Amino acid sequence: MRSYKLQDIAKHDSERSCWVIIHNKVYDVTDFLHEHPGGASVILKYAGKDATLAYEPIHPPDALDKHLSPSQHLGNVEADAAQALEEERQSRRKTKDEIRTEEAHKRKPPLSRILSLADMEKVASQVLSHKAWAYYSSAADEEITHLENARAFSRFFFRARVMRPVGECDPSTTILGYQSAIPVFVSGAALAKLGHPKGEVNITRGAWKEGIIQMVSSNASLSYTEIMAAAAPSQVLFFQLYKNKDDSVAVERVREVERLGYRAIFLTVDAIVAGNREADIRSPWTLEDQESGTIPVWDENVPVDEVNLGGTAGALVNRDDKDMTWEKTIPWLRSITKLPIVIKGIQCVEDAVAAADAGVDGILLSNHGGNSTSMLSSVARFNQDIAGRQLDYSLPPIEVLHRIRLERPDVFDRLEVYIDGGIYRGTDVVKALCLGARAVGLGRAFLYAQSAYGEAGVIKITQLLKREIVTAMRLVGARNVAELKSEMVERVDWQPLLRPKL
Ligand code: HEM
Ligand SMILES: Cc1cc2nc3c(=O)[nH]c(=O)nc-3n(C[C@H](O)[C@H](O)[C@H](O)COP(=O)(O)O)c2cc1C
Repeated sequence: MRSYKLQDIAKHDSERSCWVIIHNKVYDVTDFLHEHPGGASVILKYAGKDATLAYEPIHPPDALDKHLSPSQHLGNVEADAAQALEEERQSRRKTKDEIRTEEAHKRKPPLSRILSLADMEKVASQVLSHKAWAYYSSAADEEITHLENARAFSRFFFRARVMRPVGECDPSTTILGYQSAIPVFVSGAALAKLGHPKGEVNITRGAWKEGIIQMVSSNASLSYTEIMAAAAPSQVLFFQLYKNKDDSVAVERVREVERLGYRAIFLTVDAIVAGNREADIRSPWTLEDQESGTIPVWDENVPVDEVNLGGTAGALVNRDDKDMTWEKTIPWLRSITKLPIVIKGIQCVEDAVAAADAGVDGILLSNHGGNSTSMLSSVARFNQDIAGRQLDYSLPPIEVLHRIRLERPDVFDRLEVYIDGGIYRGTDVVKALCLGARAVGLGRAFLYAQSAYGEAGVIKITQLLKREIVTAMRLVGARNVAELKSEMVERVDWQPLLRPKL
């Protein structure tokens, strides 16, 4: 394989010929520039230069092998050049945002002081980079659904039963036949490495230690192989599928994860286009302004449409299938895999019924994390960090679950029903189970926990949830999940919405 001098690589610094260095390897990305999901301009910033630091937190290591042809892999940098690059990376001046996050990491509290998922989120908001926080916490438009997902739980009250023997209380369940220590799983969320260098693997290891199941995102920042390699031999991992518009590419992805041993496919159907998440879109500008100390002003010569309104989220879904249907896509998926299929992103009773009619194994009622508001101050909330990530004004999943219970309870006998979005407390989990959910997923909470404390953070929030779930089960009068019944929960309309109160 050829070796290159830095001066030679530096000559390829334009759209006409663009080479970049990643981990001391040299790539010709000229033809790839306009296929790059993140856009050509972000790569062009590194044309002729080392792009490792920009590439590393966002891309799984196998992205280059999967997306560039062998002829685009040119070779290595020369040995002394590799040394020089390493020194350059080490001596690089840190950005203001990097200095801020390093300081915040030094000051974060011991885990023993984290009493709730809200406490964990607060630490994450302090230690995460601006970009990561914007990407993780942002949601669509006015972020109403994001807020309502969590607040909707406050319309549901318990009708607790007393004088029942609850000395022994077992919160375990099965999900698609696999054991889970509590009725909680990790909902697949992209780009865990943005928050912590070990990324998704923190969740894999923590989930194993606490006996819960992780769903791995199609847009994970580690390769599906690396994540599976970090799993214990008998550990169960599910896979969240974004279906590529090209069926053959989608088949390859499904085959890959099946071969690797993932045990179920959660097909996401609510993110065929990216929601409008302004905090995410705005983030690079905020950082540029912060670094440069200047704020750009209007220039009449700049054309009106010269803005990338996709943000990180937009780039991640722009190759996905926008024409999926019950009639075409489900039989197609069934024909290429024997794995159980769950539809992720059901938002109304009619589609829950359609999924049951289509014969899938489960549905995840979800609007992609109209996350509960971040539990920070309400002022912060209305400034940026609440929000449903996709369709604002999509119904909160707990409301959809309640409607299925009232209007089509037969659905619960035909497939497993799960919900995610805005779950912060054991009581939220128990309410969902009373109404018929088999288990609930959490997305941001696991991203935040692993960002702040790595694997230990994942263990911590799972333990907190377990404690809260067991407490709530005992207090409503249930010894196990089978004893949680819809009669134990009442939906009220006299209660002004309480959550979030912080
Ligand atoms: C060949 C060298 C590559 C370089 C230098 C590069 C660099 C970058 C940069 C700098 C960003 C934007 C980060 C930001 O907004 O802060 C980005 C985003 C992205 N890249 Fe690449 N990339 C490369 C290859 C690839 C490949 C092979 C793929 C796989 C298809 C890929 C997929 C993506 C995606 C999905 C995003 C959007 C995520 C985001 O904006 O945060 N990139 N890339
Ligand atoms: C930062 C982030 C990334 C996400 N990435 C994906 C993804 O790649 N695929 C997917 O199906 N859902 C994704 N989701 C949605 C989650 O799977 C889940 O539905 C949502 O986070 C649940 O809401 P919660 O964050 O309030 O728990 C993402 C959510 C967040 C917050």
